[in-house]
Amino acid sequence: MSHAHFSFPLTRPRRLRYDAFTRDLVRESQLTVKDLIYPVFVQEGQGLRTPVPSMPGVQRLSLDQLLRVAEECVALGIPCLALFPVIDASLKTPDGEEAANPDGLVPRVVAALKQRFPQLGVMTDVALDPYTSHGQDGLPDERGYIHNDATVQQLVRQALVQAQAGVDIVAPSDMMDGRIGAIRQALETHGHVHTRIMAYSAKYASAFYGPFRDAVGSAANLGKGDKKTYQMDPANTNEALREVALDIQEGADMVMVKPGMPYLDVLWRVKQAFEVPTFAYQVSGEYAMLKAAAANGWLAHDAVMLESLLAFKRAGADGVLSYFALEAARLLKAG
Ligand SMILES: NCc1[nH]cc(CCC(=O)O)c1CC(=O)O
Ligand SMILES: [Mg+2]
Repeated sequence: MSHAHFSFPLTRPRRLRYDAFTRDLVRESQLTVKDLIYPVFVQEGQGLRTPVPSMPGVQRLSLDQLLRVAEECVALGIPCLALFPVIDASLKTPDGEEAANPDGLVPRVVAALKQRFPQLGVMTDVALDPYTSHGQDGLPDERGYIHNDATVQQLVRQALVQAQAGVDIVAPSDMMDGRIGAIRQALETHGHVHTRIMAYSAKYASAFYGPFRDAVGSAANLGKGDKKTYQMDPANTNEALREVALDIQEGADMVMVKPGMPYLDVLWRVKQAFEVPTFAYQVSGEYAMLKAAAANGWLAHDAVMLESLLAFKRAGADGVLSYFALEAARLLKAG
């Protein structure tokens, strides 16, 4: 019997996986240091690096320590930091007034970072939850319902204070309606025409934020409360497109989907539909679960870290906020 009678495959996709150089040549997505935004927790004090137990490797840093981390970020080529404050319990109030204090922790840290490392991007969270005694991202009425428009007014004041301190990007993470438009208008009116807005446009009411709430100390204040009347229902994606459309229309420069890995379908649809700069947030719970599995020897740490970050690029992200940013950048640099 001659070989000609067998029908071998004419197309062999495995040829392009035959050796490393061919795989390099045909690779469709690439993760680089320039895709990474590093979220950091900052606290008052000096010489402090307080570990966050549910986020191994993550610490609440005082400014002097943060400056050292920032220096390494610059050296590695990480383009941007995202600041999250740990606010002293004595400063927390029902209306989160400390959020608009021009001499507060965040404006001081922003000013110090921009003075020392002007080339390093700094992004701030526009949200009241680290500042409120109830741990919600807004102002509750008598029934505990978060008042939209009154909250937006507070967020506008907070964003202006951050812009005044010299922040590059303000990132409203509250999910109030109309806040992007209100913040954009206020920034323009006050001459902050270069301040970029990265909108947490499709932010879900997710259980993956647990470790973050431990880190900023809002978990205890929030108690049994949830954020389902403003953050999105995890069941919805058409709604995510409507949210993103509104934020773009209101003046967002960049949009975000959050959490990350469980919402890659949303990320993909948003990027396909709008083709604007789109970011994903690999949140604290995603970080915690990979760290925990790696600590148990159940997953290979570096491999799953890079694979999870690459997945965001494949799904259309222009960049990723990730607590792995520093470790990933070190690996990518080592090459
Ligand atoms: N508005 C606050 C905020 N900004 C970022 C996160 C979560 C980030 C993470 O889990 O890593 C949260 C928590 C929340 O909405 O309750
Ligand atoms: Mg919205």
